[in-house]
Amino acid sequence: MDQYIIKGGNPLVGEVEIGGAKNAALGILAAAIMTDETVVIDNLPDVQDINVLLEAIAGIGAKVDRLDRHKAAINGSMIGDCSVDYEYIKKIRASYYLLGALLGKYKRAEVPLPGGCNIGSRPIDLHLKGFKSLGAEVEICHGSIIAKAERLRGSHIFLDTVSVGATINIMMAASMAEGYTIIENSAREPHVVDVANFLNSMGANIKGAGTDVIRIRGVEKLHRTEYSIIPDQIEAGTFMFAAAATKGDIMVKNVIPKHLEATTAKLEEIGCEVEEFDDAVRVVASKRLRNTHVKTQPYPGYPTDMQPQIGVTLALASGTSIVTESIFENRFKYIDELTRMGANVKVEGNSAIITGVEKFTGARVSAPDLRAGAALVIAGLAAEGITVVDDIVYIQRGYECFEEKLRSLGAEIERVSSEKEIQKFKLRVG
Ligand SMILES: CC(=O)N[C@H]1[C@@H](OP(=O)(O)OP(=O)(O)OC[C@H]2O[C@@H](n3ccc(=O)[nH]c3=O)[C@H](O)[C@@H]2O)O[C@H](CO)[C@@H](O)[C@@H]1O
Ligand SMILES: C=C(OP(=O)(O)O)C(=O)O
Repeated sequence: MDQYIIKGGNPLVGEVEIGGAKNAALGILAAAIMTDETVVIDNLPDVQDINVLLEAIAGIGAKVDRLDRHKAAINGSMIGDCSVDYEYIKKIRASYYLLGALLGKYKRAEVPLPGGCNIGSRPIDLHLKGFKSLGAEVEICHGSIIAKAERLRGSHIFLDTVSVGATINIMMAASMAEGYTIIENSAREPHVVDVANFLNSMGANIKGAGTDVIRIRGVEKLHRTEYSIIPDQIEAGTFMFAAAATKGDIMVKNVIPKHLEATTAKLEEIGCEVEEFDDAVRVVASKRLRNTHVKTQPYPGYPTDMQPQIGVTLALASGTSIVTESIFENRFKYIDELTRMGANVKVEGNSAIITGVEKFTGARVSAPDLRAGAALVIAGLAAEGITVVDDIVYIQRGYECFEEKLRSLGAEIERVSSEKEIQKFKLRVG
């Protein structure tokens, strides 16, 4: 398995281009099969999760043409089989979007229970509750969810917990149900809005996406469209914290600053300067970072997918900070690794109590999941000496050209796959 080897200590300085949002793209690709006409999707990130979902879509008979690295044409007219192979599904979480898409279009879907990052127990009861409320029969059989309906009928659905996945999945199925659906307590994340906008561009009738009540008038058919995915707010936020932790100065380009407000607010609280432009933000780090407290929340609150990145940065700030994780119970696995780099952190329940240290020292650490992995890379970039991050396969799920982008900002980082290459890097950097 590949590793990153990093010689830390360089402030990251320069410009970086952000790609399309993985978590929007996953919903949009699944929704693309809901018409028999050809859909063209642009600004797709070239990351593992997207490539796996494209394979899964091709696996059920859809025609997938990669027009270029970030653009694909999908035609769902030849789908013959509504059952998705476990081989693809075990690798990604968002495979569950094929349930809503297939159920909406064909009134039948069979999808194995999803994989994805092990960041908590991750039930999908709310997705299934929504499908049932639309009139589907849902059962779990031999590890797969089987949902079927003679007809889907619009319904009034209340989500007990704010869930991105359940909101998107129900929205897709309800788009092709008969009549009117209301989803209450829906998630408001930018990627929910992007999937709704995409469906509307295919002829769906969805109103209220971005608020906590989404209203959907079902339509019989969806049609062709061309659509470009929004920028990835989590990739952008990761580079913003990389600037802060390495005491750098990064212009993060191709972003929607509004989507980054929670991240920007926290960076300003800890003493960084954040300058907003139309489609860019510049983060100039403070030489002395201050402590703060943060609690993860659904959008527009501080995102759970940005929790490890702020955790690592606060471990280098003065004073004591408290980071509370309120969405997933298992998102502090990076703390043990960070402690090995010299951080002073104690986890109590769903909070990490972080006492800032002057510096980290490089160590061999392992990425426990996607965002924690990216955060450990940031820690390595800020540390004195050499850090090796193992299990970077998680990072590749969601960051395109991560090491290339970091190198263009002055980082000394390489992707290696053997102890020999690690030794070579160490000899080279001295
Ligand atoms: C592919 C994708 O977009 N993944 C994102 C999505 O995951 P995902 O859609 O899986 O996360 P949810 O928003 O559904 O989860 C939010 C909370 O609701 C709970 N829950 C969820 C569904 C359900 O049926 N029952 C239930 O209890 C979860 O355990 C969690 O505590 O949103 C998360 C929260 O922003 C992000 O961390 C993930 O990166
Ligand atoms: C946790 C994430 O993804 P997933 O829900 O696909 O595991 C993420 O993008 O940070």
